Order: sequence, then structure tokens, then C-alpha cells
Amino acid sequence: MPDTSAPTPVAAFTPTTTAELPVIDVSALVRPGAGRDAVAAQIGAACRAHGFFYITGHGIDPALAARLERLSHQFFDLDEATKMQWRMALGGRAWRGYFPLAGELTSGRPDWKEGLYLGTELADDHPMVQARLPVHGRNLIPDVPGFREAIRDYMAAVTQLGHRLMEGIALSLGLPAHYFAERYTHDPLILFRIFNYPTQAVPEGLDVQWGVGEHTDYGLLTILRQDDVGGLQVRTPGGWIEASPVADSFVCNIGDMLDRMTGGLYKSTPHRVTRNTSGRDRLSFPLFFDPNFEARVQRIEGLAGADALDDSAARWDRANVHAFNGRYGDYLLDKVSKVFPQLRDEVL
Ligand SMILES: O=C(O)CCC(=O)C(=O)O
Ligand SMILES: [Fe+2]
Repeated sequence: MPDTSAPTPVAAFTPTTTAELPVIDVSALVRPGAGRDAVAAQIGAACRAHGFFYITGHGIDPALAARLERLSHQFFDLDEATKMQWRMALGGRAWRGYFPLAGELTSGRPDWKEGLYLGTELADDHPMVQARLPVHGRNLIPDVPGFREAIRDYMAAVTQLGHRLMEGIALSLGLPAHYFAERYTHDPLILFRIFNYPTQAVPEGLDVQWGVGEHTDYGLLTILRQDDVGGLQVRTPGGWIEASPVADSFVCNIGDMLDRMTGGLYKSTPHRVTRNTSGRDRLSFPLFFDPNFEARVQRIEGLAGADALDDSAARWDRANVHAFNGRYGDYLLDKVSKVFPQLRDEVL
């Protein structure tokens, strides 16, 4: 049954497995040299076509990713009461910690996933923490040996990758490579999540449809590692397609802020995750590479083909990203507080 709370006509989009998202080898971006422009051109084509692409040649150590995956399974395998020792309510304004199954809402409905919210580690005396900025602060990391180090190293490596990818995106728009770093991402807002989509059945009477309901991401670029279970789906003009697992790759997708900056040339494409019935738990690791919280996101001048149409009628949240004016942080908080209404009341 379609998710009737979602504003978009989900029923018209039947999942298919026929279309393919591009797989781009980004090694020339990660180790700059010859070939950077060719990679940028491929990224540009993917951003215009789907807003979704896979990357290989990214330089992230597969052993680090495998370690993080193993430790994450160890954590999620703990019983609920133990995991709740690190619940988000204890993370306060930093908005960090564990949320249990069905603890997060998309379009008002619970998602069938549990997760750990993380981000750049900032000490209590950091100026942004002192200024009481939401979503900034310390991580609440479960007491699983080696987990803290694996999370720290992984976030650092993927954040560096994010900088390189944003250089590729800048070049793909005919802009200087450092366009985004100079304006928005010198000190990016990095939010990182580890999700577990359990294969366990939904209890009778609970109104759950999806692993994650249809949505777009809020910021610039999402860099997602997924295990080999599958379930991520992307909405294209021709229907929903699978973003099936590709070994040692990341799935990258455009967020609302890049949609806004490019006047809709690079679309923040809706996606969702099906409920996991594979018989194995599914892990995913999205890192959100976003503008600084205080940044005011402006339209890029002079982009051919950018018409900044009001697409709100077709959007999952009925919002017009092109009309938004303010700090990125305000946009983010507005969105996040809808997915965690209870936490909003407690800490904001
Ligand atoms: O788990 C996934 O594959 C996707 C998660 C996602 O879309 C998100 O966290 O924004
Ligand atoms: Fe997403």
C-alpha cells in the first residue's frame, strides 16, 4: 500500500531494477592530476540526470570501512536497554546518540530502523558549543572497544573525500575548484549516522511502511556507504529504481542546498529505503557534507539552464527550496525537528 501521508503520488512509481545509476571512478579527484576535468564532467552529467551516482577509486581504506561495519553490528546486537544508555535525549543540543526502532519519523510516520547520530567532535569549550548552537558538540559513543576510533577515523577520511568531491562538483559547473570551500564548506557541518535496518517483523498495529520514507537530503552532498543487503531506491522521472549495493563504493546524492544554489540544475532527488525482509540486518553509513551552520546559501550567478522553478507542488515536503532565505542551520533545524518532534520539545 502506498504511504498515504506522503504528498507525492507514490503509487504511480513502481519499483524496477532496470535502470542503472552511473559508477564514477574519482581517483583523479582524490589524487589531483591529469583527468580531473573528465571526472568532473561525469559528475556533472550524473547530477543533471539523476542527482545520484556511485563512486569508486575514492581512496577510503576498505579495512577501515569493514572494521566500522563489524563494530556497528556488535553495537546493534546489544539489547535495547543497554543501547538506551546512549539515547539521544542524553546528547542534549548536540543531537547525538542512539535512537531506537521507530524512533524517527518521515512524513509523520515511523521509520523501521534504529541508529546512532554522530558528527564532528567538538569539546565543550569550542566557540560554537559555547554559543549553544544546536547540532554541535560532543559525540555520545557507545562503549564498544575500538568503536570511537573507527568512527573518528572514518568521519575524518570521508570528510576529506567530501572536500574533493565538492571540488569536482564546482568544476562540473564551470566554477573554480574552491568555489564551495571559499563560501560554505571551509568548516563544513558534518553529520554522520549509522543506521541498522533490522530484518525483524513489524509488530501488529504499528503504522510502519518503510525503512525510511521518501525524502530528500537537506544539505549539499550525502556520501553513503551501504552493506550488501540492498533496499535503497531512487525516484526518477521514469519510476523508482534500485540503488543496489556495489562493492567498495559509496553512493553520492545531491541535497536541497545544492539544488537551491544551482537553481534546480542539480536536483536533490527523492529516495527511500524499503523495509528489510532479507533475513539479515542491513547497515548503512550516510555522511552529510553540508554548509557551515551560519552560512547563508545563495544562488550561483550565471548558470545556463538554471531556472529555479518553484517545484514545491511535486516535492515530498511541499517546500520551495528556492524561496528559502536564512542560515543553513535554520533550514536544517526546521527539518530535523519534524523527524524528532519529541526531542525538539526537550532540547531546542
Ligand atoms: O540507508 C540508506 O540507504 C539511506 C538513508 C538516507 O536516505 C538518509 O539517511 O538520508
Ligand atoms: Fe537520505
